[in-house]
Amino acid sequence: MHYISTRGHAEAQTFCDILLGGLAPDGGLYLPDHYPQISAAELTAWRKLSYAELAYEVLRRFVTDIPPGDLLSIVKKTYTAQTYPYCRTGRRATDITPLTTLEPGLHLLELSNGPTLAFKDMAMQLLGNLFEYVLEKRGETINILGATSGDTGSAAEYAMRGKKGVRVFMLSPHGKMSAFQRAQMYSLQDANIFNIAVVGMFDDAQDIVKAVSNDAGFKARYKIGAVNSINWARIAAQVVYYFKGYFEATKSNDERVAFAVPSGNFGNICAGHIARMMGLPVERLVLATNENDVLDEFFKTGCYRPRATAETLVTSSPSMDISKASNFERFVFDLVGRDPAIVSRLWQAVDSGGSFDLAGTPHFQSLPGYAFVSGRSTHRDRIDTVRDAWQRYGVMIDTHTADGLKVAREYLQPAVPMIVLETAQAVKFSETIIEALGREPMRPADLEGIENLPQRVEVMAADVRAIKEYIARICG
Ligand SMILES: Cc1ncc(COP(=O)(O)O)c(C=O)c1O
Ligand SMILES: N[C@@H](CCOP(=O)(O)O)C(=O)O
Repeated sequence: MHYISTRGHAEAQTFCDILLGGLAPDGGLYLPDHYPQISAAELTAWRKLSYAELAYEVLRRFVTDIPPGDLLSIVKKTYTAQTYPYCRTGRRATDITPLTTLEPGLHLLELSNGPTLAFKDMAMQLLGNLFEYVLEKRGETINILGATSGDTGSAAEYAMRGKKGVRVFMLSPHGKMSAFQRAQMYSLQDANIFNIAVVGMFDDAQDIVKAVSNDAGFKARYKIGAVNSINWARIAAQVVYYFKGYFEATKSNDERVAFAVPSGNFGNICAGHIARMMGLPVERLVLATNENDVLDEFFKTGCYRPRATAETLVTSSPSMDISKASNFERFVFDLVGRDPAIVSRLWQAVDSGGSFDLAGTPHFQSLPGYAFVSGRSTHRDRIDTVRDAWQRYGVMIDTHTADGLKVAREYLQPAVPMIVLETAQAVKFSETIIEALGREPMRPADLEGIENLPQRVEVMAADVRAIKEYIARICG
């Protein structure tokens, strides 16, 4: 399996190279040169597998440059009940991603039982182990530069803390994350973790990551790597739970399902798109945004119009306060028939602060073939949905999952199970949960008082040069 850039001006690479390389040198994102196709017989066999076994089966289609035995060990070491201990609802001891049925035909896929209580742990724990393996084999080190709106940062730091040969520089939007999210990241005192709070929004932080990565000299000199979903390994790992969710919600492979996905950077739902392209029987991919509804606008109108920082709202589902969705480029690559010249042209407009409109083009006419539908949710919807889920089902959901559930309800179809992806646990956003329910969310005992721990963070302007100088100073 080789990986090609969405912009078409980068050499094809193998998995381990793009794992360490992150963004392609031409500014594009890597994608496999083809999507592996899963046969009906394979799908039947996969139904019986544990999460780790399933992860191995999916990942070995994408990771062809790690010996199978080694890949199996890495996956088995990652997907254990011990690594994902924070299950809220009753589950079998071996479940990594339990499915809770809210009512017939409507399910919640719990993806947030890992160390940082968000779905990012599903891929990030694997990345930590993959980095360790590949770096040791090659005798190399890496300096990861990431951007977070609240959850990627802590997931990456928990996955990489104490790892030999790895430093993490994580940019977060100053003052925009919840108190719990800040505490998760900034209370880490590990010598290889560096938190930088950038004055701006997530998009500013992500722009800095891309700008640094696009400086080939700096990237090579300081061995800059990525853990955001611009790194293909993140997406590949996320494909696995679409298969798992499908098997949990259905009895036979003749059934089709829908997934509702709270979306921001388009990484999670991009993994759903890929699972579908591999042959998973997905009827619909329901994309849910909050008030930052750039993606909803695209799927309804064909116009992709990223907003500037000043137009990006701070909401009560803060991890989705994103107006420039990186992975959307991966989907558009497929939508335009994998033509890198078209993608380059479209993103030339986006990268210079503009937009593009596919309405009326054959590309937009082909959109229904990709099964996407979309909707948006507001603070009021979030409060109502959190309250309704608690009162009706006794299930406490977080504000992002609430966005997903709200929009999922708009697209329910008879005989098509709807699986809402639970992307975080409620305790990460307690202020809004208290507003909705008048009570504190449940919190794992060992995370009691995390907000009172001493914090270590550098506040900096959203300035590429200053961030580069900081990295250079630390790396020596
Ligand atoms: C809790 C939560 N929900 C949803 C999202 C959106 O996911 P994606 O950026 O993959 O679209 C994020 C951030 O990415 C998140 O942290
Ligand atoms: N919501 C994310 C934003 C970054 O997304 P990623 O999936 O590209 O890492 C966060 O919580 O940080």
